[in-house]
Amino acid sequence: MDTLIESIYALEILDSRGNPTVRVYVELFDGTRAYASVPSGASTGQNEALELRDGDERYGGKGVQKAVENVITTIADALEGMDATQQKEIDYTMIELDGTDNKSKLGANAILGVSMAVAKAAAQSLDLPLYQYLGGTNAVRIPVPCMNILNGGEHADNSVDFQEFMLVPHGAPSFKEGLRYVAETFHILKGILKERGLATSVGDEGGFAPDCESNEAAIELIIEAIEKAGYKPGKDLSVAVDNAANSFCSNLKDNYDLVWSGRGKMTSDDLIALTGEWLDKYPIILWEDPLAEKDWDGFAKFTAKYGDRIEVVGDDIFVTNTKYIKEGIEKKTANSCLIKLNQIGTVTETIEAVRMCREAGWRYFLSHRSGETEDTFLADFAVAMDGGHLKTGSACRGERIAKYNRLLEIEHELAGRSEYRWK
Ligand SMILES: C=C(OP(=O)(O)O)C(=O)O
Ligand SMILES: [Mg+2]
Repeated sequence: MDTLIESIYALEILDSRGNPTVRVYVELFDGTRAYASVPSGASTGQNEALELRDGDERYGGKGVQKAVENVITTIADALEGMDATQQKEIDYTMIELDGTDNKSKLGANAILGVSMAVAKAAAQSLDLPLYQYLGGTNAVRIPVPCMNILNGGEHADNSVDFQEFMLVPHGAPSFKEGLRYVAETFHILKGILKERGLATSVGDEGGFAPDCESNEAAIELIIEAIEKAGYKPGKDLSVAVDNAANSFCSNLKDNYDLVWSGRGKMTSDDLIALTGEWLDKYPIILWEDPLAEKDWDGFAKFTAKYGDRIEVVGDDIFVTNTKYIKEGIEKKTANSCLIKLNQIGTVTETIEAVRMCREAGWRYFLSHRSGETEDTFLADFAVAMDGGHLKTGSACRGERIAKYNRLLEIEHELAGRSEYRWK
């Protein structure tokens, strides 16, 4: 059969932070060649699938030669000759081959690289765009681009505690227009920062990383930029926040410490109350990881209080893993789950996580990682999953723009058949 895998190969390449990552090449017997590159997070959840790193003197221990070796030897030996269109069978063969709960034997970076490259090769061989191969003929919804505009926490060296502030152009009529709204606002914010003598340098995902007087000052700058760009906050554009609260929570579940801004220690209840103040003042539509991954009770309280007003997204707490998402659904911990392919390590398991959210009436928020490559798999995947919204960084970094540009291309290709809506 034409779609049988002839060979699998891998290389160590660099990601957007200049750290090594895995790229996998898959060749089919019909001559199709495809490759995929694996992203990498900085503010990671404890239960994420393991990214195998060499730990030797190269790249300060961050090399991925072992993961590359695992692709070229163990994984290639097992998968060569299998049918690339049988994604589930291929992914579960790798899961069994690895045999651990967190893919620590072969490395989630090795496994995911193969999983994505196989999907791309199969789509190419069948002459289908990747979004249609993975999502079917009704995959026509282009996600609302939640563009990162201001960075803090572990993604920047500034005085803002919350990791990500995103612009959400839910009032735009199309993806193309939504992207214009957020890119224009990004440039306006740059002008405002310059006027105020604040830094216009950017964080890992390309959002600005100024030293603000407080976290409130950061969101107020963004709202000012929305207005100055000629848009109505809350109507055309709203704001999404990712606290990535793990990054300011020490061992005790209640012990939050907003060190970067100097705001100091807060309990879980304090943070929940602060959110309420923000929701009354600012046009916030989505809040991700408002509390740390250990704070399941706090998360449930937060959701009970604000879940009917905003989308409450769990990232580090669920790590795209159906085991934790199921628990979250049962305990009403959130009403949405962040979806990151490399947190779980295969395309199939990521689709299973999305399906679980969908069946529970939860939303799901497709996401890049802070360490990315120019690979556009995520853009097609977001359309295939019909998720409605995605975050993939700012308007000024190539590895992020690659995804936005691919989405522009998909919308154009669908010529009038595409959909764009927040809900
Ligand atoms: C994208 C994120 O950052 P990272 O990739 O560092 O986990 C996030 O926390 O949502
Ligand atoms: Mg997050």
